[in-house]
Amino acid sequence: MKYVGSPDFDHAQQGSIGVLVTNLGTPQAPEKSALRPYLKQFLSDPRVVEVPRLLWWFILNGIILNVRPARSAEAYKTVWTDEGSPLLIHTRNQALGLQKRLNDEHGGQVIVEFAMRYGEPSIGHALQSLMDRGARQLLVLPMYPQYSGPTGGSTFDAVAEDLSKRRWIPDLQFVASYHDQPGYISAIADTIRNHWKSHDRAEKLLFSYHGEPRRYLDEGDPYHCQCHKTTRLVAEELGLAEGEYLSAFQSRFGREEWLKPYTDYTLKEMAGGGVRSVQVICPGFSADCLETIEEIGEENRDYFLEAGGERYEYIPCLNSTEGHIDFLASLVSDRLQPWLAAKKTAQEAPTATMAEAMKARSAA
Ligand SMILES: C=CC1=C(C)c2cc3[nH]c(cc4nc(cc5[nH]c(cc1n2)c(C)c5CCC(=O)O)C(CCC(=O)O)=C4C)c(C)c3C=C
Ligand SMILES: [Fe+2]
Ligand SMILES: [Fe+2]
Repeated sequence: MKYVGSPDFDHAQQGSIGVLVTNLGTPQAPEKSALRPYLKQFLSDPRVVEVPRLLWWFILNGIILNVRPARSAEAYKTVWTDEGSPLLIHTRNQALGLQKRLNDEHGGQVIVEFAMRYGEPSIGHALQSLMDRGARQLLVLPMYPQYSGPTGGSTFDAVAEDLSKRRWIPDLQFVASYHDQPGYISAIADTIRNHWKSHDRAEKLLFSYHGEPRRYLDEGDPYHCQCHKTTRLVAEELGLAEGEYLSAFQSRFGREEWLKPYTDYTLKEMAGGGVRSVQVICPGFSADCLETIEEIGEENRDYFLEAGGERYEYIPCLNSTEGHIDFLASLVSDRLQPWLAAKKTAQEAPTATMAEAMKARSAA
């Protein structure tokens, strides 16, 4: 094994602190030919699909990769923009916003890069860029408020796999989740309050989270509990009474039972049971993407209205709004505090030593 090293490093260089912002991924284009390699990489990840490998290889290559790419490409086409996929654009803007805020607070000591777990820009590429720019400490911030194996766990694996090939491992921090951080809860509550300023409140507020197989919860994945905690804390901050809000899980994949209640069933049942208006928010997504814009903004709207509902509103994700960047900057700054303090001490040390030396010399 030949480990990647930094033979030319400058001994006098202070080094910087790297922040790696990641999200899930996105195909190169909304085309079947681009969806195939993307879905292959994504769905081959054992953190995402926990099925015996040999069996899954046949299902994935024999069935799913022949059917799903065309279907997904059609869905991606409905959300694609001139600049590319919404998730990529929002993630880039979040990283830029965070960099600007951290520059204001800490000078140029902290450098931010963003990456996608699947597709481009890759985690390996972003890590190399951070190292090339002198990062000797690394904070990894997967942009998933709630931890789950398929998201945070998988991001950790990718970072660890890249680092396992490097000679010089940086100091490391990994933000596993921020689902109950007061700043995050307030940012979500604020975006709902803002929506209520320009729209009447609906009869129900639905918190819709991406689902995962129920089996993962049974085997100890904390995602379900963390989603419910986010909902409870936001509802408390908004002063909502029981019955005014509920949580549900969207984006099912395959035939297995996933976390319940399902968002689509819930909306149909609500409309069938006489609820005329609903507002939907997705606090498990830090940025709008296919699953929010198309699935919640379009598909589930149709289900609700077709089942007798009259008013359906989707409240967008925090994306790169000021409130979100404020929260992310404070989360990162809190985490970096010990590293920033250590750097300050290291910078001050030679001056102090020199002053002491001069004092000692003049006393002699
Ligand atoms: C196959 C199993 C899947 C699990 C488990 C899963 C968990 C999971 N996913 C997110 C966040 C996102 N998922 C997105 C897209 C997406 N997810 C799956 C499958 C699983 N997700 C697929 C096949 C796809 C691709 C789209 C499709 O073909 O339907 C996205 C959006 C990506 C985009 O480009 O817009 C996000 C974000 C979470 C939080 C999660 C955890 C439980
Ligand atoms: Fe997903
Ligand atoms: Fe739970």
